[in-house]
Amino acid sequence: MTETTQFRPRGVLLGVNIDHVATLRQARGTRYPDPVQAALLAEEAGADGITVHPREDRRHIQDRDVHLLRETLLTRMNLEMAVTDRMLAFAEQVRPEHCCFVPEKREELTTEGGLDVAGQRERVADACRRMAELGSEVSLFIDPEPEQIDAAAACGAPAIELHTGEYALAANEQSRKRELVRLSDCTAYATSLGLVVNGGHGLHYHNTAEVAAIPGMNELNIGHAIIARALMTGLKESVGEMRNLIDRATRR
Ligand SMILES: CC(=O)[C@@H](O)[C@H](O)COP(=O)(O)O
Ligand SMILES: NCC(=O)COP(=O)(O)O
Repeated sequence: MTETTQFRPRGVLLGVNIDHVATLRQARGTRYPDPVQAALLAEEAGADGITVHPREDRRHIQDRDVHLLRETLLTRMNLEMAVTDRMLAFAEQVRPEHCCFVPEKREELTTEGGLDVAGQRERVADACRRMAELGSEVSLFIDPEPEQIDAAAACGAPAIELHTGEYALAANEQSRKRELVRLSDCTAYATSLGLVVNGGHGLHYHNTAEVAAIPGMNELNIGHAIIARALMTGLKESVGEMRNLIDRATRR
């Protein structure tokens, strides 16, 4: 574990999820764009940690990425993973500073709901123990529901990550506000039980500020919107570079 692990330097921490860089690479089977390079840039820009989610089908992040990140990250790794023997054995090799147990369905486009901790307490408690023995801080990615929070505390997890997907996808202002209150109430409840509360999924440039302002929120993990925005903010420069390259090559 690095000396930076327990260092919580400012209000709400930002974990940058770089899975979506790997999605672009895997779509073509190229060597670029490299999520490891993206992680280092994210750290330079102020990320407090890097999140990766090697899915069972390895549709984006590959084992190679995780091992290289382990060697190169200067902040900390948050390894999101399904609660399976295979992933636990992988995590034991990697020894991430943080790991977050998430539900996983092979056919889903993205993580659809939180982990049902209440429905599988023993299994989750065992997995929490295994990771705690490595010195890895465990969080459980759960829906904002008191029953799941109670179960997370009972499993001995020191932290939870509240799934913000319902909030992010709210169809109208009324349901968005309702979801925000739910997140806020659940953060207050979980912190009252001594849990560290993180949040993430579907957060973007128009909906993050209110979640960040929830009292007691420790960290937000954000990926898709950041990588999507990087595409737009960097496009002019990358087209310009290609324009110059062609102009130089064809100058008569
Ligand atoms: C658990 C979670 O919210 C993230 O891991 C997110 O799911 C990453 O993106 P994908 O769902 O595209 O794998
Ligand atoms: N745990 C949530 C996460 O890592 C990022 O999710 P998203 O911003 O890519 O939807």
